[in-house]
Amino acid sequence: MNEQRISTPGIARRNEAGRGALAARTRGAVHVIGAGLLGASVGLGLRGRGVEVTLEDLSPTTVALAADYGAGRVRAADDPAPALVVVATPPDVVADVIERALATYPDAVVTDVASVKLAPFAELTRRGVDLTNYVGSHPMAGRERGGAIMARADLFKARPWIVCRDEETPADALSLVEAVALDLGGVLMEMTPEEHDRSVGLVSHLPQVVSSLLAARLVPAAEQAIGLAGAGLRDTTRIAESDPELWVQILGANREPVVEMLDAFGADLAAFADALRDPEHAGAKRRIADLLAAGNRGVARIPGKHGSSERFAKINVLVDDRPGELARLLTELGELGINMEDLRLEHSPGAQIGFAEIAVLPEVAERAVSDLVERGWRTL
Ligand SMILES: NC(=O)c1ccc[n+]([C@@H]2O[C@H](COP(=O)([O-])OP(=O)(O)OC[C@H]3O[C@@H](n4cnc5c(N)ncnc54)[C@H](O)[C@@H]3O)[C@@H](O)[C@H]2O)c1
Ligand SMILES: O=C(O)C(=O)C[C@]1(C(=O)O)C=C[C@@H](O)C=C1
Repeated sequence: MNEQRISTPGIARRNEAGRGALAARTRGAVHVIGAGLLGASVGLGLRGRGVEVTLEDLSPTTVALAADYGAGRVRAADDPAPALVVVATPPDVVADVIERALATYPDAVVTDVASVKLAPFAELTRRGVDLTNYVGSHPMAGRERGGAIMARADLFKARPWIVCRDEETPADALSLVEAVALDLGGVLMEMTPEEHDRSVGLVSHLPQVVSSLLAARLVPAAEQAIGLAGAGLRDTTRIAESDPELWVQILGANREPVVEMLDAFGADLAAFADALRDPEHAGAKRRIADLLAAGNRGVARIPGKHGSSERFAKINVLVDDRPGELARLLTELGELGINMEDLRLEHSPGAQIGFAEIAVLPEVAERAVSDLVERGWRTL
């Protein structure tokens, strides 16, 4: 497998997330197996670029829904073979589906979008499958809920899209997978499966466990306490809504790095609790402050949250606490042709006003503010 190559200059040149509509780079038809959240989002995005997309799913309802939403058409038995197959099934069947796709379409390139890369690769290698035409990948984009109805054409926009290849990967196979990632607005990165799994263990799998366990503390809590919940709790528990079945698979397939990180996290929690137990003990306050300050340094490193690496600009709009006001704001943004990349609402119980923090591409932020002000909205 290759050395880690994250955003090499060549890749940086090819990363064009956020640019305007371009002709599709993807050449030939794409067949998506697994038409849920990821598969249907790939289909929607590629259809939007004029790429021919066919769909397949174990569930006839899911595939019909994905087709109805515009993610492609259901594959017919006499359709010509696709140029690329995208496997977007749950991780525990991904190796089986990749093996079948490679056998069914021997001239096609096959990729997958599973959240773990090493386990399927190791399983396919163990089975002796010829992996020349296989290029594993993983878009770092998703939602708490799966299913075709949750799909979004812009799901992958400006998000990292990791590609795992080795020295034997043919250049044209690699460039086809990269073309799809770029057409969907992804930001290409290359990693080995080992590097990928360790990295996502830290930035995706550990946060999932922490968020879920934190939210689980709320189950026995008194209604009165829950009623006070604000943005802090919402920020730290959003992903606790994720599908347990999918995450049992992801965590099980990446257990080694995740268990190691959970052990280290558990030690941090214990150290914190020890210091807090006796804050008057010499050095205890400093230990507490040091751990909190380390959190400040960690959060500052997250791309798109703070500082110069910010991907999106944030605009803050005051929203009166009246029924329909937020819907009116979102409708007007649509009318102004401003694409909302993210939305965060701040609202205190009892207050007559809240504010919406809207993330937009930096190049449209100034126009968004002036157009909204012109329409009578108050921005901060
Ligand atoms: N959900 C996320 O946030 C996210 C983000 C990035 C990557 N992924 C990865 O994407 C993949 C799909 O996740 P999702 O969230 O779209 O799940 P999903 O449940 O929305 O969709 C998966 C679909 O695969 C279908 N399926 C299952 N077995 C199949 C088979 N053998 N043949 C054909 N279809 C089959 C299911 O019927 C379902 O419609 C997973 O491997 C996951 O790790 C998920
Ligand atoms: O935004 C979310 O809902 C996600 O959790 C997406 C997320 C992530 O952790 O970043 C979750 C799992 C996937 O493998 C990739 C992306």
